[in-house]
Amino acid sequence: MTRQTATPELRQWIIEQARAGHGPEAVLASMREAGWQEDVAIAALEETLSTYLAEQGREAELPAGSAVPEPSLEGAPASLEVLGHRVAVLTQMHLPRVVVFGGFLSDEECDALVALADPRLARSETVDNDTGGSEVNEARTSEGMFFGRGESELISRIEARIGALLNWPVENGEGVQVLHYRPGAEYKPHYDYFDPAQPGTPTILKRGGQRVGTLVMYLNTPLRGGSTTFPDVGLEVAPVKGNAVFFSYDRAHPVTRTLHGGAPVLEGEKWVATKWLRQGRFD
Ligand SMILES: O=C(O)CCC(=O)C(=O)O
Ligand SMILES: [Fe+2]
Repeated sequence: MTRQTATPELRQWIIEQARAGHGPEAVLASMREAGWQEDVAIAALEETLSTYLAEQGREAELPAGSAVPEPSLEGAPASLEVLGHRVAVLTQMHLPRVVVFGGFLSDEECDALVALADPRLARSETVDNDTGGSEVNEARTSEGMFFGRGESELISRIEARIGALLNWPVENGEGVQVLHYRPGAEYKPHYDYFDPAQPGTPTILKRGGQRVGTLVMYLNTPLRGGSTTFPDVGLEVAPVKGNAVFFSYDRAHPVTRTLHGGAPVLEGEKWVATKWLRQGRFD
């Protein structure tokens, strides 16, 4: 008698039987009646069901996915006209969801943001996950400040452009943050969403819900270093003045593969403006 091997069709049939509520005994009996050798049938049953249940379990443990900002890239346009400003679509990736834009800000807009932010800089603080307040963080050796949403014509114009490009309400955005990295400064890999396991997170989420998207705008071009890196997928986005990298995360979970950081600046300085987008109104 020749040895049988389980086929993909057999595995599919086993999963269908399990879904229909038939117990393993009944499924095994049917397989034997259909002419499958008992040991092959048992091995196929065990292997198929354990894989299937593990996958189901992983799905079940995941938080539900949320709507996310997303540019209109149907038809693969080379560039988009956004409120009278032409933005190039340079690179995109689907998991993590990343899109790199060229010419999102003009040189004048970049220079104006740096000039306005410079006198207002302080050592960067990140949200304290325990209290929901803010704290100085060793992982982020840059200096930073926040502009109030809509605080000037320039800020409003940029915020309106972000909203139109990413199809997301301006009211759901946090204020634009400017970060300044000197040589050697970096922002170690992190997720931008708030960690659901941290005690301070429920307090943070009362105002606007989770972060679901980030746009990092490059305000200058460092001489060397300072890429925005996505270590899970080996992606490095070069910081080029006026360009911007967008990424979204539909749940506060590493399956989004949105771990990212600012690589150390090796020569020169790096200035970025970051816009974080929330699920709901951030008032
Ligand atoms: O500086 C960068 O390239 C990344 C900045 C960043 O991750 C952030 O502002 O959340
Ligand atoms: Fe970040």
